[in-house]
Amino acid sequence: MAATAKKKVHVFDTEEEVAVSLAKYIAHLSENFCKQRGAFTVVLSGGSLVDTLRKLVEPPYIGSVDWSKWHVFWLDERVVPKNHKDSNYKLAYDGLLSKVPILPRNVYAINDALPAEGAADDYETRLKHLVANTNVLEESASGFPKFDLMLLGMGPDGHVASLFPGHPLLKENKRWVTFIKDSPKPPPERITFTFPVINSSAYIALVVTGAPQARAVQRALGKGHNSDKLPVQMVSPEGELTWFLDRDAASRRVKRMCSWVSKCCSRV
Ligand SMILES: O=C1O[C@H](COP(=O)(O)O)[C@@H](O)[C@H](O)[C@H]1O
Repeated sequence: MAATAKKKVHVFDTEEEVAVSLAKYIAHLSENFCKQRGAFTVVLSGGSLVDTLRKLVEPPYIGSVDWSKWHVFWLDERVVPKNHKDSNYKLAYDGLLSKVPILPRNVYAINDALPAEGAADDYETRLKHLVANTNVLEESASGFPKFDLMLLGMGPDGHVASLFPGHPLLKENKRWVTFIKDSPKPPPERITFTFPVINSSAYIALVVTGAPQARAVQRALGKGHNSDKLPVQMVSPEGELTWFLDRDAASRRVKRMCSWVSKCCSRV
């Protein structure tokens, strides 16, 4: 597994402040990558993340971001039609893609006509084609695709993408995209990027808001060592990892710090 080059943790008072800061962060990376190499590859999660992207479709970003250079991918997708309420594509389309001028040919949705295994194979083949035949997607030193930015959410159980605690898929180290038919969170059939792909990214933003996530955040950012790592603890990119937390998600972490500070102060 790749060593983390850099890790930053930002804690904001509210989810609204997370949304504001996240938009600024994404717009800044977009500008740099578009200038440097004429393209920006962005990988979206589903879930609450998409709503937290809402500031991107407002001024100034809606007008200043070079959307024509964006290439959009999915970290994971549910095996349902694209117009189904559980579809991560639909979520992103409604919240982001329908509101900005990203070119339809630069939106790489999963083929919803295929069953789970076929959809994973198909997505992997399309990524391999992009790496081999275009300048859109780069290759990391380890031979996996290197996306410019992955936007990760995290479930209360510490899952990221469709990689769930204790599941054998956590150990997958050859495939780029794989499938799951027994997801503990419905719907059960999904396809997902694997950890080697996630960890080949240039930048990862881990966006976590809300109190139900606090325990997993505490475990991921605390000093304790557990032999069985949560999926979120396996996020360790070659590039830079930035956590965006609101006060609720960071609450257990902050409480521990506060009780440590008050113990120290009472000794003085
Ligand atoms: O099922 C999924 O869950 C995670 C976390 O979602 P959240 O609503 O708790 O933020 C999400 O990142 C993933 O893409 C999705 O398929």
